[in-house]
Amino acid sequence: MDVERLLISKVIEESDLGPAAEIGITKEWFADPSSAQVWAMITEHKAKYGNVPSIGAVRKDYPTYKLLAAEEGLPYLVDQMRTHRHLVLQEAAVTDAANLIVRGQADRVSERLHQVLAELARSSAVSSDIDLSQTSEERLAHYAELAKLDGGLRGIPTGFPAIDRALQGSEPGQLITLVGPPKAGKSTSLLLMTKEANDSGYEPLLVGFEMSNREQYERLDSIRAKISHARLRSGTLTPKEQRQLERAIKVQASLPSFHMTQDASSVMTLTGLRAKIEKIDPDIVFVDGVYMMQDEEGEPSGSPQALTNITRGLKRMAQQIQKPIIISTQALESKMNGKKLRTDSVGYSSSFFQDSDALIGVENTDDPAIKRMIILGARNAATMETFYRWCWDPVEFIELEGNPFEGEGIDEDKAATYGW
Ligand SMILES: Nc1ncnc2c1ncn2[C@@H]1O[C@H](COP(=O)(O)OP(=O)(O)OP(=O)(O)O)[C@@H](O)[C@H]1O
Repeated sequence: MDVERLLISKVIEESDLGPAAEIGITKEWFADPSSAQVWAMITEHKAKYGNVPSIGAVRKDYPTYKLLAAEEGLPYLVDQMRTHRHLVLQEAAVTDAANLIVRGQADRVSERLHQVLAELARSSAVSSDIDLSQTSEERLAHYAELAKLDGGLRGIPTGFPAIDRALQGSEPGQLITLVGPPKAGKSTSLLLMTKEANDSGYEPLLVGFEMSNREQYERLDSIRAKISHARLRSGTLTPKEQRQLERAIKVQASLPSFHMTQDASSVMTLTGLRAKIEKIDPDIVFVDGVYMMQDEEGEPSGSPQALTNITRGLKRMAQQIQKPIIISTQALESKMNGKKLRTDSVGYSSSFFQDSDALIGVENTDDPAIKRMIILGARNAATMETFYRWCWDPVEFIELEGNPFEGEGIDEDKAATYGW
């Protein structure tokens, strides 16, 4: 059965592209080059004129392309096309894997196989249409579940109280972006959020492109132990701090898994990252320094187009894996208004703003110990600002009440110790 030709014939006969468009059939799905060309013509025609071209219009452009009489209905043919696509993808991946082994590159086989699994998951995605007139019970049950939260968060907490109140934690399918100029505290904020997820009973995966695993866990251990980060690094802890450190490490061991990876070369691309996530299966994913990732479509690393592809891909990935993804990236100081962040300060690409469910800025202030955090934009929350005092010796992060640079400054009694 020539599924490709049958599908094209049926789409033209019924003048209906809907079911095929819903599962995202593109010209790349067609093995036969002439069918691929006709498919491209049909989709372009639909985009331009709003309807599927007639047989006459197709014959005019492709006089030798043979259309068939398809007895089966469109949904059946679309399903067959999907199965056909899966077989093509699997065959290509197995052939590539065999070639890699022959060429002595067996270490790349699992990467290639994971790539095809990701592609299969993408083309298996079912759309989630609902008819509100038919889902009253379901929706009431959903709201009853929300009422049980009793003021608690809907999603996984970030640990930053004001941010959590505004965003209600991070939920499956969300992409949350932390942005800031160099050395503003993006990596630390992301680490604090990872720790908070872990402390709340979740298994996080922290992927870092900038810091080594050792740098990350030294920070984490000093935070958890509330000891001097500098003395921990130089091996000069006091006996009391040493005891605190040992206790903190014991606490960490009693928590759910905390996965950390700096295995940069294998997760530099979206496919590599997805493979890592599928292997570890964490509850929430954190990616530090997304602007250093490589685009799989060949755009130069760090270019606006590469970053657009990467943020689009990350948002789609969050939705497909149904887990929250929280990322950090760099803001362009040249695009900052004085010291203040704006939504277009996000380094190199506006797609961070467009694709993120929430864009959170981290910036330095005139006081080196005080950081400003701002919700620059969020799908379900208003913009707001909040201030934190960061202390590294001993490590402590405190959310401040109000704006310490206005009025009478910081009210120490009102400053709440953040998170730990
Ligand atoms: N042990 C420490 N003592 C004092 N300050 C520290 C210590 N460790 C980190 N810092 C400060 O924290 C800030 C860096 O934090 P962080 O790495 O989170 O920032 P970043 O925005 O991720 O940086 P980058 O631009 O490198 O990505 C710097 O201002 C640094 O001086």
